[in-house]
Amino acid sequence: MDFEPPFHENYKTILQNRPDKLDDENGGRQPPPQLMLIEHCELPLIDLSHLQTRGSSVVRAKCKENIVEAAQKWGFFQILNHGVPPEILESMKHEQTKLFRLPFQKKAELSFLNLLPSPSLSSSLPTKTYRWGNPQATCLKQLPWSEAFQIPLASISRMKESDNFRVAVETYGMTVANLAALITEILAEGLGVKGANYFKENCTLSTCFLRMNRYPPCPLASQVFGLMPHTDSDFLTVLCQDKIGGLQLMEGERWVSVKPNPNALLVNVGDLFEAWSNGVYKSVKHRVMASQEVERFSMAFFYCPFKHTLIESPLKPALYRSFSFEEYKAQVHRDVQATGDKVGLSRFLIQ
Ligand SMILES: O=C(O)CCC(=O)C(=O)O
Ligand SMILES: [Fe+2]
Repeated sequence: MDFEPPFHENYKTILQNRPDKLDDENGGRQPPPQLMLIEHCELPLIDLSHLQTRGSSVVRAKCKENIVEAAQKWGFFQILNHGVPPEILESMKHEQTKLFRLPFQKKAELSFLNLLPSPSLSSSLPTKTYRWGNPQATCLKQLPWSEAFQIPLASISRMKESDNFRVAVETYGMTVANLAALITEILAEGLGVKGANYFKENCTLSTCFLRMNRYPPCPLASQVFGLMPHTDSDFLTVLCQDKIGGLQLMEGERWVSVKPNPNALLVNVGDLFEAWSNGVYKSVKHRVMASQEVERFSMAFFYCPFKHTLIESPLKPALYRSFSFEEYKAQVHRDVQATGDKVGLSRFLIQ
């Protein structure tokens, strides 16, 4: 299994310390008691075929209303009949598995995939394509049991690996970018602002990212996260997950787990949209639990703007001061370096 990242060797000290010793009162990875309640939730399931123009306008309006309501109440929803053809999804899943099955040494090579982002489009911060674990982790709760490829779609044409991979990513990216454009347009309309063009003008395929995640089986699954609690730093995320499950989101004071639906894609509001909507749409914290027995795959498409795009809500009085996407990412980066955690939008609140 030379494809597995060397978690055991690299994080020997952390893993050898008995997990129960690492956990303090509330501690280690255990959240405070009031946050421990885990329940299954049925996220809103929205059938996008109801948006089709040949349908009745009442049905269309209701469907849009459901999207708007879900983004306000949950920040997360599932979509059916989303228009991404099954063969495109299948070929992406196939390419994703092939990619993660490459020898670890190959995946970790700096030049692998030749995916350095274009400086005019992406943030000037260094973004490594392949990530696994957390080199700064000092305890189990800081160690995500996962590996990921973060692929800036701006650089796929420069990708020197297999044509099949490039074509799959390009086709999937284009289809999902259109889907994200449609949903953001509906959400902008739901705010009653003439902002529909804002997203089309500021987000193109080449400003978006695709993150392919793999969560290997983890012997200490009950002590370790697959992915730490976080919010996404984009406008909107479209997630394709397999049938294993493990994603949880925060609803009020509790974590609820999302039951995978094999026919649905998952959509969630990111920080930029929460700011742009003046807090109407919610960028909700989520995390992934590790599994002891099975590996899990997911693919997150991040709908992002150009680095100089200004995020300023058309709704007034503004809750957040305006900022550029680049500024936001730089702040997140600084906070993560300094504290190990992202502070996020609250940094930009107008007092
Ligand atoms: O794997 C998942 O279900 C979620 C992934 C995620 O939240 C992310 O990549 O930002
Ligand atoms: Fe996420």
